[in-house]
Amino acid sequence: MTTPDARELDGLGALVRAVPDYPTPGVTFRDITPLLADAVAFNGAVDSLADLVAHHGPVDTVAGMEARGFVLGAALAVRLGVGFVPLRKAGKLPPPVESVTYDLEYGSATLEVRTGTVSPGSRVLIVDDVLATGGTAAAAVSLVGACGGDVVGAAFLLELDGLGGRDALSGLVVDSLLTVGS
Ligand SMILES: O=P(O)(O)OC[C@H]1O[C@H](OP(=O)(O)OP(=O)(O)O)[C@H](O)[C@@H]1O
Ligand SMILES: Nc1ncnc2[nH]cnc12
Repeated sequence: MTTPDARELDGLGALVRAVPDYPTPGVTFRDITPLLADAVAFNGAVDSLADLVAHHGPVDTVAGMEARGFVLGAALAVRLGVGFVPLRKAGKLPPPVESVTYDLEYGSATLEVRTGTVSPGSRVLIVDDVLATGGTAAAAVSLVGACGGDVVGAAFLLELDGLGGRDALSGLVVDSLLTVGS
C-alpha cells in the first residue's frame, strides 16, 4: 500500500470530470468514470482508500451503496480481505429487506439491505464514491445500525465541500481521499 502525495492526489482529481448543470440546473456533477477507466488511477485510489481507513483497525465488512458505491466498496473490500454488503436501491433485492428513504442533492431515493446480511455486532465500514449532502450515507448508517451492525466509519473517494455532508454524519468518523468545492 502507498500513501499518496499531493501530486498523486492532484492526478486522481484531474480524472474526475466536472459536468455543469447535470442532472439538474445548478448542480455540478462529478463524474468519476475517467478515474475508474484508468487502471493505475483506479488501483492507486483503492490502495489510498485502504491506507486512509487503516486507522480503524480490522473491519468485518464493507457496505457500499448502489450504484457507484458498489464499484469502490467492492474493490476496497477485496483489498481489505473482507466481505461486501450491497445496499441497494428500492425493489432490487428479494425479501426480507430492511429499508430507509432519504433525500439527495437532486431528488430522493430508498436504500435496502437484505435482512441477515449484516451480522449483529460486526464492524462495518460504509464506502461510497461521493459525499454530497450526506443523505445517502446517513441512510446507510441507519440501515446498517438497524441490522445490529457497528458502523465504525464512512469513507469516500470524493467529498463535495459546502453541502453539509459531514454535518449530516456528525459523530461518525468520515474519511475522504479527495475534496472539491461544490
Ligand atoms: O451525499 P448525497 O447527497 O446523498 O449524495 C451522494 C450519493 O449520490 C450519488 O448516488 P446516486 O443516488 O446519484 O446514485 P448512483 O450511484 O446510482 O448514480 C453518489 O454515488 C452517492 O451515493
Ligand atoms: N454533484 C454530484 N456529483 C456526483 N455525484 C453526486 N451525488 C450527489 N451529488 C453529486
